[in-house]
Amino acid sequence: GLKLELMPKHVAVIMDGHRRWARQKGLSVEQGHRAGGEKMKVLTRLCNQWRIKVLTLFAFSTENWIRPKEEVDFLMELCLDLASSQENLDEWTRDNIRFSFIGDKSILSKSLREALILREETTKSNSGLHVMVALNYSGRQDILQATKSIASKVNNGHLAVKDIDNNIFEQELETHRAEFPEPDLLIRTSGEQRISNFMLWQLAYTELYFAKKLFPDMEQEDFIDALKSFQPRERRYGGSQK
Ligand SMILES: CC(C)CCOP(=O)(O)OP(=O)(O)O
Ligand SMILES: [Mg+2]
Repeated sequence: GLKLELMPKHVAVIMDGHRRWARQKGLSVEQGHRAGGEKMKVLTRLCNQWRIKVLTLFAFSTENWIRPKEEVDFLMELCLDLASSQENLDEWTRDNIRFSFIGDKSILSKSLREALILREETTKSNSGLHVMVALNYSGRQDILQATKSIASKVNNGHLAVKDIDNNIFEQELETHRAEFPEPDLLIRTSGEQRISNFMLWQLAYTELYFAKKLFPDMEQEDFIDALKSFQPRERRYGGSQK
C-alpha cells in the first residue's frame, strides 16, 4: 500500500485526452472537457486526503488558443464557472484548500481574470492542499518573464549579476508562491509522453509517470498506481556516483 511518509509534496498533472474520450463515447468535445473538469475535482479531493501539499493542474496552454473558437470559449466558460462557483468555494473553504493560478492572465476576459484573482484572495490563507491551475501557461514564457524581471533589477542597480543564483531566479517564476514549487511527480494521461512546454525550470528533477488512460477515465486506483510507481523510486538529483 501507500506510505504516507513517502507521499510526494508536489504533484503536477497534465490532464490530457478529453476530446478522444468524448469521441470514443459519441459525446461532444464540450462534454469531454466537462468530464475532465469533474475529474479534476475528484483528484483535488484525493490529493487533499493524501496530505499532498501542492497540486498543479495544466488546464490550458498558450498553444491551446489555436483550437476552434467555440472550444476555447467553452473552456474559458468552464474555468469561469469553476472559479466563481459558491458551492465550490464553500467546499474548498471547508476542506481548507488554497487556490492560485499561474499563466498570463492579461489576455483572459476581465470577468475570468477577476474571478480567478478573487478566488486566490479568498483562499490564500488556507493551509491545506494548494491547487495551482496553469491557465494560458507556458514554461518558456515563465522563464522569459523571470529573466526580464531580473535583467531590470540589474539595470536599476537592485541586483548584482554575480548574485544571480537558482534561489534568486526561482523567486521570479510564477510558481514562487507555492511552498514546494518543484513537482516531485508529474503525471501525464492519455498515453502522450511529452512535457508540452509545461513548467520547464521546475521539472528539472521531477519523476515522470505516463498513464495510458484518458484523463476523464482516471479513477482513484489509477492515481494510486502513479503514487505506487513514485514511492519506491530513489531520487538521485543527478548526484550519487553509482
Ligand atoms: C485543454 C486540455 C486540458 C484538454 C486536454 O484534452 P485534449 O483537449 O487535448 O483532448 P485530446 O488530447 O484527446 O485531443
Ligand atoms: Mg491533448
